[in-house]
Amino acid sequence: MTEHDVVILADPRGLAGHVAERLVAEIATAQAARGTASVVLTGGGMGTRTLTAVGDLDTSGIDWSRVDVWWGDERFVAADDAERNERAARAALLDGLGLDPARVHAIPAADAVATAEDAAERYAAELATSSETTGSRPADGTAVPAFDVLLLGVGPDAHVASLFPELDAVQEGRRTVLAVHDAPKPPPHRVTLTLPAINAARQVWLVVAGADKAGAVALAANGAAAQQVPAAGVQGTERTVWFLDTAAAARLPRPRRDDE
Ligand SMILES: O=C(O)[C@H](O)[C@@H](O)[C@H](O)[C@H](O)COP(=O)(O)O
Repeated sequence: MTEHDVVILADPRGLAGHVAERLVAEIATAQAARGTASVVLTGGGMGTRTLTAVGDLDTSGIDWSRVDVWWGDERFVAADDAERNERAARAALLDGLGLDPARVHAIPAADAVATAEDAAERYAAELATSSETTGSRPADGTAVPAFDVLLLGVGPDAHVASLFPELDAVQEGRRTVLAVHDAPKPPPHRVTLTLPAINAARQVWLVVAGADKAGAVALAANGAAAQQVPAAGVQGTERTVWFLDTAAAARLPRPRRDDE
């Protein structure tokens, strides 16, 4: 972790509620500044829980038809497969929001394209087109929009999106989206944003709960290399925030609870 904020809540429920409130506020701020907002979603327990918590809030200050929704990674399975991150996000929140379907940018499913490589190529093209049409390309020229908020979960092995320790994808420095075929966590076939694409976001938020993540969080805080600890390699161009529950923060040097 380089320059970063750490926010610690008591438990997963409080964590999801807090991140949801901040997300709603950031979307409103982005829309006030630029007319639109873009959010990158993550799968996993905390990602889905956060979306459910957004659904419990008053979001009348947001024009949902002017929010672009992307995904940081996707399992390469059929569109209606219960493993699919898009499906979980739709059920938790998206289907009830009145989003513009043209602004919901799902990663192509296994019944829409032949291979995960095809899905990655198509998604990269969609990201590039969006960055051009919206004029929101990040300063380093990476061919993705400068996302307002990019959410990530972290695995016990410190993976983020589908960037797993010691696999080639975490080293990618040029392409924005890759197919992954050897994910150690099932399902093995996936499509993921790369570190350059993730790090184009204005804000990167890592949302992490549970004692099984405490080691990964501590390694990232101690400045481990991204190759071994992918979570250590992510950062927003404006802000990086680690949202933790007390269990995930247990091995940080000076734990502090923000709701005390
Ligand atoms: O694609 C996957 O297999 C999961 O989405 C995974 O990447 C998840 O985001 C993290 O393991 C954190 O998960 P939790 O939030 O459930 O701890």
